[in-house]
Amino acid sequence: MDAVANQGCRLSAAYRPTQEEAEEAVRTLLRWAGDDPNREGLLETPNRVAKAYRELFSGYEVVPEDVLSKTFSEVAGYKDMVLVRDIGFHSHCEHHMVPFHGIAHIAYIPDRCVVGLSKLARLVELYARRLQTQETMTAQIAKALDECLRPQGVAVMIEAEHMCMAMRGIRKEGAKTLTTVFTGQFDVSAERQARFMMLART
Ligand SMILES: Nc1nc2c(ncn2[C@@H]2O[C@H](COP(=O)(O)OP(=O)(O)OP(=O)(O)O)[C@@H](O)[C@H]2O)c(=O)[nH]1
Ligand SMILES: [Zn+2]
Repeated sequence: MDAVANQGCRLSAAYRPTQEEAEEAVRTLLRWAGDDPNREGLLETPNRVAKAYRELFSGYEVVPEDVLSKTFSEVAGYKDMVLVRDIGFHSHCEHHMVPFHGIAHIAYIPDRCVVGLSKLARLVELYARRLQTQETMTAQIAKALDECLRPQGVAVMIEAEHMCMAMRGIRKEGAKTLTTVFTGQFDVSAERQARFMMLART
């Protein structure tokens, strides 16, 4: 597995701050926002935020091999694309640490083996629960599938709305970003790409 698919994962324990340090950082941000971390309603907030961060960014604890190592080869000769579409996700942009959310569509053309369908959704979760750009996340999902399953091709499309464009900055509610990555047979065939797009979006 190369650097792209595993970027930023499993940082050493020594690199992580302690719970107390994380809570102190939240208290600093509360003061930066203009509030008083010592008022009653905010006393437990640093602890809650630190806990929430461990959950929201739990993707750093997992690598794609953890998700994709179990495969099946008995598929009665099935060899068309397998497509799981509308996989909802929430992530955070690495520029502002503000959420972006949307749906991912993932297809692959099996070669020797297939993978459990839920594992494709788990792969989306793995990468969504890290600081991301949409382009990186799209590329990482495709690369992980290519490297773990060695299929004949992979297609990934993500449609997402970025809160850093809606809640702040340019403040454009509803703008959607579409990203696609095609590899193998999807990459060389406009017809396969069109079929993927048609199946993913109908
Ligand atoms: N390409 C890409 N850009 C993103 C993504 N998420 C957020 N951004 C953009 O990252 C850019 C960061 O731009 P900067 O000029 O460094 O930061 P900024 O001053 O906060 O930018 P504005 O949002 O325009 O106010 C912004 O244009 C965001 O819209 C993403 O997933 N992919
Ligand atoms: Zn952003």
